[in-house]
Amino acid sequence: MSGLKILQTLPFKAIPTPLLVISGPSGAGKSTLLNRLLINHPQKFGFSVSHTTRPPRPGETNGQHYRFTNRADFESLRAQKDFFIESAEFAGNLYGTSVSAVRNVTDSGRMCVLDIELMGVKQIEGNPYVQSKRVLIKPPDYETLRRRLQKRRTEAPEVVEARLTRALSDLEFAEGSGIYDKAIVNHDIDLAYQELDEYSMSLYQFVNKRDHV
Ligand SMILES: Nc1ncnc2c1ncn2[C@@H]1O[C@H](COP(=O)(O)OP(=O)(O)OP(=O)(O)O)[C@@H](O)[C@H]1O
Repeated sequence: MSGLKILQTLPFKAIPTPLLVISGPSGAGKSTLLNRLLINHPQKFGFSVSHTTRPPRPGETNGQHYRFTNRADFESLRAQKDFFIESAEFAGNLYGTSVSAVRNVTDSGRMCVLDIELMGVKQIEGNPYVQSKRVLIKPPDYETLRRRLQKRRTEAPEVVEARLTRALSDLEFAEGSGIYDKAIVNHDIDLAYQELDEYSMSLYQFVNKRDHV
């Protein structure tokens, strides 16, 4: 486990520990895999709660899954310098990771995990004050992705179609971008989880060993 940026001088907004960034097209299985990681290792990993202007899905709680906000409030937060470490628009909604959401996790000694879309990953990768490892979750194929999104029933059929179109272009871009450290194909959920668990634990152990030398 190497290739992390060396942060030599840490300004106020720097995040001192590496972030584990999970990304991939809608329906690839990011939330399913991440939930398992967080349930299996609650003392080691914590979830960064993003801000979003998207309306809550059934079962989503403000402050736990997202900080739900409106566009005007989001824009005024984004205008504050250093409030977000990344922010992007996806499918007509704004999403952002705040410095304080990350610090809430890292201050408790855990590694912070982000579930963000492609443009956000690019911003994090290019941010000189943030170290990260970036994992791409891929669906096995387009038809499987379509079936999973339809079966989830969290979006209207036209939204599913828009997400599928976007998924294809995102995947094509992601694969040629060179911004990911690891790709996991989510064919069988148990096997995909095993890969994510092994990768995350080796990052966690690498960082903790390094910090205690
Ligand atoms: N390996 C798998 N086999 C079968 N179904 C799966 C698998 N992985 C995930 N699913 C199902 O596919 C659907 C999409 O998964 P999930 O909600 O985790 O995707 P996501 O990447 O977080 O999507 P979004 O970005 O839209 O939130 C869910 O209903 C989930 O239960």
